[in-house]
Amino acid sequence: MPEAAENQPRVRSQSHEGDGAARAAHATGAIVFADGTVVYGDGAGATGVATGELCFNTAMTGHQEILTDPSYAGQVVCFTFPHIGNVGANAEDEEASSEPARRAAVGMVSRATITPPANWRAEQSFAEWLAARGIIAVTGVDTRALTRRIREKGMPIVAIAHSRDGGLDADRLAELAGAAPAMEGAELARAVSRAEAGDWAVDGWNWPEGYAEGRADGPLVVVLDYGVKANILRRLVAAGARVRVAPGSTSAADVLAMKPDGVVVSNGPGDPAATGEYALETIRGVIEAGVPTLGICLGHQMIALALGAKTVKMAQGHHGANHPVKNRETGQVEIVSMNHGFAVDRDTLPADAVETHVSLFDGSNCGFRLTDRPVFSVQHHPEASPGPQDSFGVFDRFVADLAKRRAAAN
Ligand SMILES: N[C@@H](CCC(=O)O)C(=O)O
Repeated sequence: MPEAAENQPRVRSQSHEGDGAARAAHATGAIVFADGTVVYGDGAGATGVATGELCFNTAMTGHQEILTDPSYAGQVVCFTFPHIGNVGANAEDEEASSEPARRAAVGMVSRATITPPANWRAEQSFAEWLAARGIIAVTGVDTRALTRRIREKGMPIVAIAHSRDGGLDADRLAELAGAAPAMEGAELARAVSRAEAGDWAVDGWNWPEGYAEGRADGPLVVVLDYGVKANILRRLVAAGARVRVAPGSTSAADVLAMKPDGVVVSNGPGDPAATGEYALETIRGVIEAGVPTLGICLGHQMIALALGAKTVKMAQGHHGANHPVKNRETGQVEIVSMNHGFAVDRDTLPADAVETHVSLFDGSNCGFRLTDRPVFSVQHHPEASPGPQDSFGVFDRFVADLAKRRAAAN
């Protein structure tokens, strides 16, 4: 095939090649765009219809962690890795850290039919787990074509549907996709934040024991929860912190009343610019009080906004477990976990901010620190889950600095 033709984005379900109309009538799964594009496949997981922003994720493993990451609320994840399900699902690989945070990804798309588990940690097949979790899946899809379309045209809002009897109404699904809200302007963090503050004591996962309890005497870190991933909390505990998680709506006065040694502004779904003044006021109050503050992903974006900077919507976003990020201060490159569709506009950062990290994929901002206050933040996910653990040091450095400050103050 000539090179030019090969490079054209083609959206078509490979499993239904050649007999379009007949297969369309019997297909049990579909992904439908507002412009009427229909990708038929085989329904799996939960039945029904959901709408959301379609993104692609390049991780080869950790699919349960991805789909339970609350930052994926309102999104449908197309996995570029073809085979899903070998590891199955288990209760430990859960990234929602509270009941509301279980409203994470609404849909999943894969190339191959979901395979039965072949892993000693599996407690359930991935297909059963998807159904129990209410996640609609469509398999047998040409995920490369979908990914190419996202790369060319950005992340679309789609309807994803699974009906065991077929009979999917593509026109109605296209209407639903057209009527669904855009991700830009979407305020999604409130719905996945816990309602009550609470302590978190679970340490990191270690083979072969699994999770342990943390120590009780470290510096106190208050985490502002906009849908915080469990492994952020576990890595803070593993770094030696006592962790208290507070709803994202907590006021600065209430955070300061907890007498934190440090504050973490969490990851979370939706558009940071729409997340709300309530959050920015709290973040500003904490920073102005001089409390050391670390931001992660949405938290990074929210800290930037609180300091007067701007965020922008990215065309295709970063979603994967293999992204190179360069630390501009040390020259070191870390391979990191990524999940974001918005980015901080570096040109709008305040004068006292130094850009510390950049993406080596597209040069976008991946971190900054303030020169006159103990504030630093990163766009990537140093907690991994899934992904390489190159950036665990972010937690170790943060908590060690808090311990040093506490010792100096006493
Ligand atoms: N929702 C934000 C942040 C994601 C996160 O915190 O993981 C984005 O897509 O850019």
